[in-house]
Amino acid sequence: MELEAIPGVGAKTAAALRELDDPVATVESGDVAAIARAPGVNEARAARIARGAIRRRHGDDGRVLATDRAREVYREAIDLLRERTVTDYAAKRLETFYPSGSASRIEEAQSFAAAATEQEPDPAVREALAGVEPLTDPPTVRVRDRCLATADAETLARAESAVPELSVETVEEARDVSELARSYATVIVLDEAFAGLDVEGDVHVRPDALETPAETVPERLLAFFAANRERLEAAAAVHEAADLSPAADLDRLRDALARLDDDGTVVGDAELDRLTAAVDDLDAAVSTAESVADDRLREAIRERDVTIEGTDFLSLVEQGARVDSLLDRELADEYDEAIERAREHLADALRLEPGEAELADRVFGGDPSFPVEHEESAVSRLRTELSAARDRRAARLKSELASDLGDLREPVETLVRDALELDVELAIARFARDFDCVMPEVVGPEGTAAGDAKGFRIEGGRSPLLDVDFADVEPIDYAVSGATLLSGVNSGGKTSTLDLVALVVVLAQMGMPVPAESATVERFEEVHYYAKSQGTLDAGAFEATLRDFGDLVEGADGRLVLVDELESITEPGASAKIIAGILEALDEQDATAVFVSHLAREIRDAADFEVAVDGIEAAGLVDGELRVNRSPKKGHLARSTPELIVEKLADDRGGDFYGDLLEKF
Ligand SMILES: Nc1ncnc2c1ncn2[C@@H]1O[C@H](COP(=O)(O)OP(=O)(O)OP(=O)(O)O)[C@@H](O)[C@H]1O
Repeated sequence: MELEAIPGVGAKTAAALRELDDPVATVESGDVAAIARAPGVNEARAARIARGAIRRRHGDDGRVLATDRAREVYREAIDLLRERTVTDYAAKRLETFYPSGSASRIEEAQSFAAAATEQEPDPAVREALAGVEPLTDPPTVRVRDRCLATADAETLARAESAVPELSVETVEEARDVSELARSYATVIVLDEAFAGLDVEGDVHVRPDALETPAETVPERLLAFFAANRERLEAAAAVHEAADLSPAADLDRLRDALARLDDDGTVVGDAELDRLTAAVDDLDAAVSTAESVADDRLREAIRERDVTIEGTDFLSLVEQGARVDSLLDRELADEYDEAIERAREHLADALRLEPGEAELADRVFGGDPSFPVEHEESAVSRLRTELSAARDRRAARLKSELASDLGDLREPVETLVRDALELDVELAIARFARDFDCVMPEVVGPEGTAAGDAKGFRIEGGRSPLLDVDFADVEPIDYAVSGATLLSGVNSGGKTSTLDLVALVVVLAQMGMPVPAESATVERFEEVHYYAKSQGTLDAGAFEATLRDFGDLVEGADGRLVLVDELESITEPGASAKIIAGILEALDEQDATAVFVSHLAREIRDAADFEVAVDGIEAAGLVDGELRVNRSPKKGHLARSTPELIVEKLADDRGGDFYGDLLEKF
């Protein structure tokens, strides 16, 4: 597939997406976080791209949300879902659900949502989810003690891009390699031609080095796992709390992470700790060992009577000869013992192994002296040996750990993704529970066996968008097919009914559960919802609105048109005629339409066809308050609020005036 074939993806975005490992599969996966790894693509854009890919796959031209108010209702629906996520990922991922006109897309989303609603929202899972984020790629670590070498320019370019962590050096012949081996602890030669090379130093000929990065640069994997430690631990905790089967072995993962320090080095190895401490403490230990020997000698000298021959004494006095020469002769045993003590101290303090201790022995034992002096070259040799052993150990541990982690690299991607996807599912599950939702039936225009596919039918619908607590929302039953007027008393719930219908249709076509006891909706191609206009329009705005409706009635099939009090755009007489005309045109088109209006009677009179009128009926006035039956009554022109009040006055007060007035209604 060409990336540019995705709606909304131009040449620039396609170029950015091509930087991803497997651009097409990533875009098709709907994994918003993975798509957002493309340079310059943020998560909101990634969600749009994922949506575009879904639309392309289902041949869906995405026209369902046809007006501002329809788009607003979608936003409100998405917000209700997003509020129930824990992770940013899930919030963004939910944006890939959109009201679709494609049966296959709705079916696909419905099966995801249906499985999601089976999930049990559990506070422990929610808590664990708080730490989960998409895995991050840490910045490239520079490794300075190792290099790659090749004689081939093409291999050099390939190596530089495949292993940016290491320097890549050009070599012509064995001598160049041997020179490199003097500057780098390890040299990896990439050319087969150098096989069998015999040079001093840690030199390997590995033509496959670029294909096995875990071996070549274990630091990369270690840095990746170190940077993602918390996310991985959180994802593991999510799997345990939710009893999900993990894509990666969690014990192995935890064990590997426990061996890894935050800076990507290996911890918890006693031998490495010993060698590191030995190198670090070497100078201090040598100096303490000297003191130990000096103390020992001082004590011995203090306790001994030393006899000096006259010639010695003379030479001491005349030539300023050092007293050290006497040590050898007179205090040889004591001196040896002191040196032995110094050696023992050094070996103990640095916890040296026998081989190393042999080297350490050479630090003391040169010409006798007091105070005792160490042999600097022996210290330096010991330091070199210990450092090399430490580095070898560290490198071995790194590659062992990297090889353990290498097996986990792919599975942890799935582990984290599964945890994040669970958050998406749990948000849908919570939404469904919080609003007592049901999975609606979405039927094609071709109809059901029962033949009632047109329009919508909602039973026990309760809108979560109302300004009252959800617990206090009264359930509504409402079904419409064809063009209908909805009449009713003031504040009876007409606008709220339109909102409910729009929300149920939008959610249903997103493939989501809807807040109702049961619902069947036609799969609409377009949803046109017009909110109540704020007062009478001036001539220009009125003309523009009329043109909107002109376009609307000329359009295609499969439309749901919801209009709230269109009459307020102009004076009542004209409004009634205009609305009647629009309804007529919509009726001819077989569109489903609900027009809320206080002019239902006038519109019906002005229309050339039998307009269906439904009504939200007031059961009456109780203590000055309207008692309303919120479910619209089919085929019923509801009495208006003024009519109800006149009726009440006629009943209460009697007399001709109110009676006559009542008759005018
Ligand atoms: N199903 C319901 N359950 C509980 N309360 C509701 C319900 N429907 C509407 N209401 C309450 O009634 C108020 C008025 O509803 P709404 O604005 O939909 O009425 P309306 O008939 O469109 O009014 P108007 O004729 O003034 O435009 C809402 O703000 C809400 O508080």
